[in-house]
This record gives sequence, C-alpha cells and structure tokens, in this order.
Amino acid sequence: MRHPLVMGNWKLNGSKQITKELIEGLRKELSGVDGCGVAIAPPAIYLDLAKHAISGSHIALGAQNVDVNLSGAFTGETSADMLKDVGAKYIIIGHSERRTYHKESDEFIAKKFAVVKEAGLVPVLCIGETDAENEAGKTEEVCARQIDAVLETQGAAAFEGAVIAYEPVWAIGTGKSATPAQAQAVHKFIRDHIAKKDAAIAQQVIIQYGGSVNDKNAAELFTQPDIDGALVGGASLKADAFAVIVKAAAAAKNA
Ligand SMILES: O=C(CO)COP(=O)(O)O
Repeated sequence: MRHPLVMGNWKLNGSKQITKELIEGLRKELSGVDGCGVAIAPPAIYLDLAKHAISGSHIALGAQNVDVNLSGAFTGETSADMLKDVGAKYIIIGHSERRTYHKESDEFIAKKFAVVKEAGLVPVLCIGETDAENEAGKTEEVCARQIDAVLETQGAAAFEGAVIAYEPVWAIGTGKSATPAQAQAVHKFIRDHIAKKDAAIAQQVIIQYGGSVNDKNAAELFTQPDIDGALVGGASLKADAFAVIVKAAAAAKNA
C-alpha cells in the first residue's frame, strides 16, 4: 500500500528567520496529522538549521539538488554524502528549473539518481513536458524518455522506494494546475510504463503531482488513484496553506 508524500520545494527562498518560523508554524499545524509523509526541501545552506528545527516531528528533510560527484575539485557543489550527513532523506533531481537554467540532460539526471540511491537516500525524480510539447501531443513521449534514462541504465529495481514527481512545466508557478483528470491520465501512463518492466515496482512507486498545487485544488487532485501526494512550490512557503495540502492527502488516504 502506497503512502502519499507531500513535499515542499522552497526553491531559492528563505532566510534563517523564515526557516525557523515556517517550521515552527508547520509543527503546530501538522501535529497529530497521520497517514501522509511530509518533507521540506529548504535551500542547502539552511538544511542543518532545518534539521534541528524539525527534530522530534514527523517532518522529513529534503534537498533541492545534488552533484554527481562525491568529493573532490568541484567548486560550489554539494554531494549526496554531505546531504546525508546533515540529515536529508529526499533529494529532488531533474527539476525543470535545473533542466532549463542549468542545461541538465536526462543522462546527467540519471547519474544523479544512481548517486542518490547509492548513498541510501530517496531520489525525487521530476519529469514533465513543456507547454509546446503538451500542445504537440508529446506529453507521454517526453515522460517516457525522462524515465527511460533511469530505467535503461539502472533497471526497474532502481525505482524501489523512489519517488517520481510529475510536474508539467506549464503548470509550475503559473497558477494553472493540471486538472485532476489530466494529471491522473499521465500518472497512470507513468505507472504503466514502469509496470511493463516490473509490475510490483510500479505499484509501490510514489508518483507526486507538482505544478500550482494549493490549498484550494489539492483535495480534488488527491482523489485520483495514481496521484500520491504533491511536490509543492509557492504554497509550501505558507505554513497554513501547506498544512491544508498535507491534511487533504492524509484524508484522501484514509477515505
Ligand atoms: O516546481 C514546483 C515544485 O517543485 C511547483 O511549483 P509551484 O507549486 O510554485 O507551481
């Protein structure tokens, strides 16, 4: 039985003060909420502070990126071992903002996937099509290609305990979420695509939806059978809105 996971991707936002206050707010709002995994991914520089602030709560720590190398002359990078050392568990890789602004390729992201698994951490593999690809009817082709980069190099077993986040690029930060039916169709395609290699692995993989998820639209998204929580950007910066999303996922799970 899959558990939903709601994860906040803070992106390039926050400060020491905001990190402490946001986590304090989340702890209050989420106490007693059960049935849904919760994680936050603050900027790397605040991970250690966040780890202390979430201590004793159910909130897990995530990171927004990782390097493919474990150590050495790679100025400015952060390794999987370092993320593990500070207590991060869920590592976002392949976010569309990194694919776009940092020209990360499917192959490079697949290497990150392997490094994260090797460190015993959980990859959160972001995939999704652009507006133009969507218009051209290439959604499934793009998602399959982005998943195949991992499937064909590491096999279906690599997805055991892993998380996939379907984030259509046109829905990110636009206020224009995919409809529950649209997202469900793609989530089912993704699960079926993995099932062609290994049905059991496909059944257990968590597939989050991401892209303009907020406190108003979350509950309906979570009624869909293949939507296992969400990767939340903007709304994860407000404790009350993020808590509503977590509670909606927990309620859908317990329904
Ligand atoms: O990119 C996202 C999460 O990784 C989604 O961002 P928004 O929720 O702000 O659209």
